[in-house]
Amino acid sequence: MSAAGADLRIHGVEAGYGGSTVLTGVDLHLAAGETVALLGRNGVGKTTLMSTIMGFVRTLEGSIHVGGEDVTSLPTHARARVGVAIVPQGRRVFAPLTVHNNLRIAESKRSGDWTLERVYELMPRLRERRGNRGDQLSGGEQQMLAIGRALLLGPRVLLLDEPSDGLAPAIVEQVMGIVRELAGEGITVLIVEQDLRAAFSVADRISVMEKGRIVHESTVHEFRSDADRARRLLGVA
Ligand SMILES: Nc1ncnc2c1ncn2[C@@H]1O[C@H](COP(=O)(O)OP(=O)(O)OP(=O)(O)O)[C@@H](O)[C@H]1O
Repeated sequence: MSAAGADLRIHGVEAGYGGSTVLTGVDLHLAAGETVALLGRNGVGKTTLMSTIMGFVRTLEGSIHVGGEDVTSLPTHARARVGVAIVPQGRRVFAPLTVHNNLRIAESKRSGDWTLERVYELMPRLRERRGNRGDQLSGGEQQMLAIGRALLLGPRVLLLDEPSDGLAPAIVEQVMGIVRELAGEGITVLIVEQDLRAAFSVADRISVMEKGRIVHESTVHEFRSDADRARRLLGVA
């Protein structure tokens, strides 16, 4: 078993780039082991929130706590030690390295009880492709590799930024199956997803962002029962 998930508590967070504030006061709480899908139109700040949780973007106001520990001012590597890992948008695997070597680099920084063997067990496809270079992988395989790398860091909170992006529906289903397994292990998961069907298939709850803040929170069931609200918030049918 990996270490249990930690709760993630974001309070009044403001952040942005240079002179422009993107997050205007984000309040978001994930209980340990919970999976929350963060939804919202393009450009509302979802990726910026992920980057702020990781410490890539500085928090100007407010606080971020992971498992009760205040990480607001910690650098990224220290947040990773507390147990936050991200599978970034675009996956960012090391293209010239094989699958195995991509994973071994992550393993050398390993802090939890995930092993390379366990990653291969969860995603046998990666074992089959272990000798392939990062740029010789399909989009789905790259996504699995990015997830594998994040797992080797031993996350208690896992951030996934649009994991379905550019993947065929059958592959999206596979990736979501992996996410469900991780949630089943007790890892806390925050997932940004444009593919609503995928989001609904993994999440316990939905949080919707608009203009840099959370404007709606509900269970998946409740969210799906009000199509008008979903259309108003997300611009989808
Ligand atoms: N590195 C950056 N430097 C300056 N501005 C940025 C940067 N990254 C994002 N922005 C701006 O911040 C705002 C929020 O972008 P962000 O990527 O967080 O939105 P998003 O909700 O994730 O959108 P999408 O669904 O399109 O990925 C946008 O106005 C964007 O142009």
